[in-house]
Amino acid sequence: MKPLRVPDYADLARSCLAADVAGYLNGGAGAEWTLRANESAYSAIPLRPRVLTDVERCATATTLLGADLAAPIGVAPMAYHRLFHPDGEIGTVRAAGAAGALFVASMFASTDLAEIAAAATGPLWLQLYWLRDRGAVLELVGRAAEAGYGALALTVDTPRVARRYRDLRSGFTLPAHARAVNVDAALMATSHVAEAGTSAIERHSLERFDPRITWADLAWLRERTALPLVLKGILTAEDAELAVRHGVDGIIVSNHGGRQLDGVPATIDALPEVVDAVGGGLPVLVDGGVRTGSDVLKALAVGADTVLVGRPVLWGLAHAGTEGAQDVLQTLREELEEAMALTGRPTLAHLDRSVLGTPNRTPYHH
Ligand SMILES: Cc1cc2nc3c(=O)[nH]c(=O)nc-3n(C[C@H](O)[C@H](O)[C@H](O)COP(=O)(O)O)c2cc1C
Ligand SMILES: CCCCC(=O)C(=O)O
Repeated sequence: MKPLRVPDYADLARSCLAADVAGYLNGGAGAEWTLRANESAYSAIPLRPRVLTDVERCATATTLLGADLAAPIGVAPMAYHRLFHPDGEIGTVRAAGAAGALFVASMFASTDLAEIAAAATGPLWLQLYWLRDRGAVLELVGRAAEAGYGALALTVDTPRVARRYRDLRSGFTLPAHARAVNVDAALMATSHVAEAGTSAIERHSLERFDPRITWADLAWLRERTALPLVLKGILTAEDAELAVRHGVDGIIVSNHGGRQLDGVPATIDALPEVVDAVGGGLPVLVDGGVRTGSDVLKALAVGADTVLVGRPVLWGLAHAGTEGAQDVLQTLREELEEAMALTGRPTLAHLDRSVLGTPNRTPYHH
């Protein structure tokens, strides 16, 4: 069967990946309640279409931190794309460029940062985890600036990698062909060491991630780079206000795709309080559970400026390399354009909360 919808790629990816790799990709933390909530909360929101509004041309193009995008869609930072297909990050960054989407490279990308930048034809950001070894982080930031990355996204929901039971059961360990080549090999070594009944990436995070950082430490990073700083993993109005007060340049509302604290709300449900707290002063992005163009439209209607997509891009990559990842991004853009036409909202400025009905809650079932 030729894949047409994004979920078609989920099935195809599952059938071509080893069980432990598919478990790492698709799994979440704890009971995976938040993982399920991310998708089901979108499905629960009905749309309120308006008619007779001239929708011959529906314009999806936008800008984000000064960069042009064909649509308010981007690729969420995800580690180790070479785990899923030999095209790796070169495949996904080319796909993003061809689709006019933002690409956020992970600090744990399995391809050299400068090579990713050389293959990019659109806006490019770098995601960071704050390691105990600050020098290593700083060195990476310097190389990102030199290679032309446009912003840094500091992930703040991961003082350590959460217990992900699929990975514990499989004893998930990174194979030699998927290495975080942008970080000193000595700092990454334990993520390649197998120990039955444990997750190597969880053990590695306990060893290398710095859980002591606080809001006060952001100044240390800001003083050392001119790149805009975006915080990824904000879920409350309180933290959104603190982020604004600390002068960050953007916020990504994220629960890490249900891979970190299990029990937090679906991101589409956390988005309103963050958008309201920020009040339009800086861009608010959101990720988690976006599988259709209507999901993108719903997030924009709540007030997100751009929507990031995670697993679907890797499903496309796993099934058909660059082409599969590109098709996923293109499909989401086309479905967004259609959703704008059929809800009678021909511009992004028309996408406000009047598009959204009252959610039909049998809340977060399964
Ligand atoms: C395989 C995989 C690896 C990930 N690696 C990272 C990472 O290196 N840094 C990060 O901030 N988030 C990482 N994430 C989380 C994503 O950036 C994003 O928040 C999440 O995937 C969005 O949910 P979705 O997959 O439902 O679209 C990862 C997610 C997956 C599925
Ligand atoms: C640091 C762990 C690897 C990347 C990640 O964030 C994830 O798998 O969710």
